[in-house]
Amino acid sequence: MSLANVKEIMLVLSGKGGVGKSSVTTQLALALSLQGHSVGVLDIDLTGPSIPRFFGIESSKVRQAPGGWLPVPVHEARTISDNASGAQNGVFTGERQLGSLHCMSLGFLLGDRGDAVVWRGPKKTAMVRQFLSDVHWGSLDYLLIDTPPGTSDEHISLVETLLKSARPGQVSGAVIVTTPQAISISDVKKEINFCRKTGVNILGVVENMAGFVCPSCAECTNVFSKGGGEIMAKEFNVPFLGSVPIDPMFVSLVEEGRTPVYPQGTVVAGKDMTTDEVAAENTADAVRDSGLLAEKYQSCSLFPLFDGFAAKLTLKV
Ligand SMILES: Nc1ncnc2c1ncn2[C@@H]1O[C@H](COP(=O)(O)OP(=O)(O)OP(=O)(O)O)[C@@H](O)[C@H]1O
Ligand code: SF4
Repeated sequence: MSLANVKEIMLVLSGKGGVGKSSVTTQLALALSLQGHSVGVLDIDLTGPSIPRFFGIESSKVRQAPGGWLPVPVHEARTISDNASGAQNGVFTGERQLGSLHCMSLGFLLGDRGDAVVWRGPKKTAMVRQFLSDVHWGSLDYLLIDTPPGTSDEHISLVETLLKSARPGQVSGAVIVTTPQAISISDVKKEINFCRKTGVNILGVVENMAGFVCPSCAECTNVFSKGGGEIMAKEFNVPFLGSVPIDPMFVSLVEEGRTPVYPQGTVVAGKDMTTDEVAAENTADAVRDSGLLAEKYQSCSLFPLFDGFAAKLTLKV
């Protein structure tokens, strides 16, 4: 069975679309991989399979092996050297292991992206079943599953299908993504209730798009109000992983098909820098010297936040 050698499965859920669920999934996956774990990402958001775009591998093709599909590599495991700034900060010195990162998405199989939108429930459920049984993941530390937004019957049946495919305890829980607006928060409350009803553990809530950091003066403006995610997490007694502001650079990197990443070990601790300065510093030494493909992985101020969330999730703190 394709999930047999997967140690832990995490779901990424959101009560409504467009709150950044795919962004959180891909950034968490990259962070886990940069922490040395072997990671897979399964995109079962069949109405809008955007994960390949986030990894900059939209044009990749899925290869067929006997009895199933081979997930598309985002990068393979390898040893990377830490750069000078990482060493200076005492975060890492010497070499460390980058874990493999693979991805499977309906997006790779669709000739026409619009096809997925018109599918009815049973066809979607059948496709999810096939994704869960027919992808050769091999040995993975973590499989992150990007699920469709919402709490509709169809959504519930997809998640139930998934739970049935996993062995007991294999699904460690769900990361719930929200934005600070009241309407998004109320949708997430439904998602929390859904997790409770279906017995899915809640690993934590991420509040995305909480404020906008101006690239010119670094002033943070709370466009959609702030703190709702944390208040809700407290109210429901679930862990709050943290808030992520809007970074315009993140959007432009994704649009350009480049993957925003800020390698662990290159965080310039204790320095008050603007986004531009951080970007300049990263581009100048961190990304280039880290041994990652500079033209594919680009620095982004948001990455340290996701790196922190990934650490919390693996340590279960
Ligand atoms: N913190 C952020 N800063 C800047 N842009 C962001 C941030 N989070 C998400 N985005 C952008 O917002 C858009 C929507 O994000 P994303 O696709 O991750 O949402 P989603 O919840 O997965 O949407 P869907 O329901 O359509 O799958 C994308 O263009 C993404 O690049
Ligand atoms: S946040 Fe700062 S730089 Fe940006 S528009 Fe306002 S004052 Fe100008």
